[in-house]
Amino acid sequence: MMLTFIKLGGSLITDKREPSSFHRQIIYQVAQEIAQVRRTQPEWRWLIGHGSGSFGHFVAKKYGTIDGVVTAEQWQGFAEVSVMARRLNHLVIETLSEFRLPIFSVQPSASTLCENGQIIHMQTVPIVTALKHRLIPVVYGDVAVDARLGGTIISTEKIFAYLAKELKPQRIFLLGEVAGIYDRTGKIIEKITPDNFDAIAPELGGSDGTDVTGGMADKVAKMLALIQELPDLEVRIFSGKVVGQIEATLLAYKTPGTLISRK
Ligand SMILES: Nc1ncnc2c1ncn2[C@@H]1O[C@H](COP(=O)(O)OP(=O)(O)OP(=O)(O)O)[C@@H](O)[C@H]1O
Ligand SMILES: C=C(C)CCOP(=O)(O)O
Repeated sequence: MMLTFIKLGGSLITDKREPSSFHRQIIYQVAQEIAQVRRTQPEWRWLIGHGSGSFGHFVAKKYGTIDGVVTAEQWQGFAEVSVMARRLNHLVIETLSEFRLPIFSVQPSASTLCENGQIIHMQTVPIVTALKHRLIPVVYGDVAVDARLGGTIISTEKIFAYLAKELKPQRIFLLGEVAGIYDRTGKIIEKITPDNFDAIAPELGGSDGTDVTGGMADKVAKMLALIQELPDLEVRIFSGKVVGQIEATLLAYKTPGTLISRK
């Protein structure tokens, strides 16, 4: 059974240079394309994640939440980040639901425990049950309690990596504002594998906007580590802005952007 994880990047659904900006139109387009594929492939399963974009990252940066939460002021910041992350989630799920997608919103911070920034536990029974009944769980970049740091930030990629080990999706699509991963001449790199990663690493930077989770460099590092454990997994990074491209890629008519794979 085909299971696809799709991340709607914060760079796609918000403007990471402008606090609390929301690109509703993009969610409409993505929802329409997923709904279309669901009609032709009713057996396929989906898990959607979304980044925090211009909602969580600004506040998280102000309080340095990802590096740990100790003082009362930092815990206040932790709470504020969680509210911002939830606020964007609310906008996303309300918009997706308008297309009658059976959305099941999952708040990652409610059931996740980290240790030194790594997720060591997340409750997955509700997600597995939802998938069994053809619902579409929606997770998002969030705060999390941490046994060593007090609290931290968990990116959507971190959540995907944890869930992928249990749910074994065939594909992870990371949609952003960029067409894929560019080399220094501005050309899209078609494929990144463990063999060519060292040569490509210097091309990978942080985000152009406000960001605390490491931008493109961290995204690629996390996904490369994941495919070492799940060798059949296909990870693709491409633009969510091109009308029709998500649908065409889901149906394998197109192979846009950058593929991250074992070979
Ligand atoms: N070589 C590169 N090719 C393409 N984009 C790059 C590259 N190096 C750095 N970037 C930046 O990384 C960004 C993608 O990382 P970012 O974390 O902002 O994405 P996102 O997942 O959409 O956001 P969020 O973390 O808010 O969900 C791009 O929009 C671009 O600004
Ligand atoms: C900043 C917060 C709250 C989460 C970051 O998750 P990401 O946007 O997926 O990197």
